[in-house]
Amino acid sequence: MGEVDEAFIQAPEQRPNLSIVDEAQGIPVIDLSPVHQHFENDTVSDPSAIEAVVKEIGRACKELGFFQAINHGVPLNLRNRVEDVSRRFFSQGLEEKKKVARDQTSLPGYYDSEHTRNVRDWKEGLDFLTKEPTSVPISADYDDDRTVQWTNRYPQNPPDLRGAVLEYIEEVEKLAFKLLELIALSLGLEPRRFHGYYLKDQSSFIRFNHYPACPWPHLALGVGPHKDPGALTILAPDEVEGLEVRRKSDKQWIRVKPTPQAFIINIGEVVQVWSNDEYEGAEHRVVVNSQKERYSIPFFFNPAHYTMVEPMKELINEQNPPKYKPYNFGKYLVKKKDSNFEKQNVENIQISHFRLP
Ligand SMILES: O=C(O)CCC(=O)C(=O)O
Ligand SMILES: [Fe+2]
Repeated sequence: MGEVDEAFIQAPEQRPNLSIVDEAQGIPVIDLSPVHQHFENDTVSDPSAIEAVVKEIGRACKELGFFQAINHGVPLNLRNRVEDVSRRFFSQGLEEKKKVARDQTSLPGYYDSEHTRNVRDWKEGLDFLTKEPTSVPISADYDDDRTVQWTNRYPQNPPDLRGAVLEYIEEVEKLAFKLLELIALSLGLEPRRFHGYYLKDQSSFIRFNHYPACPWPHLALGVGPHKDPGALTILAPDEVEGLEVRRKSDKQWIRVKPTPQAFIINIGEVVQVWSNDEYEGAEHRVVVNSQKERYSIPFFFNPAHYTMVEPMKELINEQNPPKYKPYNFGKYLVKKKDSNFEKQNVENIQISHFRLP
């Protein structure tokens, strides 16, 4: 086993307490079947018919920023297929996986050294853009308005990976657009209020995560505490526990117990800003396990890179002035990506940096 590599060691206050696991409250499970029944021409046909679901979503977004979705419409056999290709990809030797290694300038591809808030994560990953190519700013510098196109790196092995990923993206994206409507409705907005930030371009991506069993689960984390930068995340976890959410009311870390076949949905920083803090992107992390490896597949639903993210006009007034200044989503994403690659001596970019005094 050897000595633990210090790049993985979390500061004492960030280390997980593995002896106290709080699953008590759990994460709400929301049944989306009424939504599919009242959906026509790519929109909710009768918002009043799904009022109860919208309320449940609103409550979950407000209280925790997390919920689980059942009857979500994504075929189970498709999910099983992507989970299977992900496992087969990671089971290969490092040399094979590194054939699709990502480079420092772009996001897609394989990597085994990501950092969250300057500590190395105990995991390896493989990322795919959902739109190809995806335009993004060449640099996080606001004075540089050049863009660059990122393209995917599909591995040759397993040979059925690409087909499964493409089909999965198509189905999960349909769910993502529905969730975007439900979130808009829950805030009292027009159902398609956020669609314009996605319809022409997006910077969404899906990620295969593999957390190998870790001999030092009390010192390291699979992913350190963070909020997801996009609007929302649709996560397919496997049956091994590990994801923890920090509950707002008492700041305790709550272990998510995955419901079979459900997706775990969380809102990200973009919805936090759009809602002017009515909803807050929940902080979460992944705890590792000395016995079992774990796999997960998040889909990050991110707006077009040129989106200026700011509180919705309908939600602000004199009593509730904007809490954030507008920021460019692509610049934010690029800055986050740069800091995730290597340890830096400054605090990583956070949404709080755009908060108005
Ligand atoms: O693996 C998980 O459960 C969550 C991973 C995660 O939070 C992320 O990749 O952003
Ligand atoms: Fe995350």
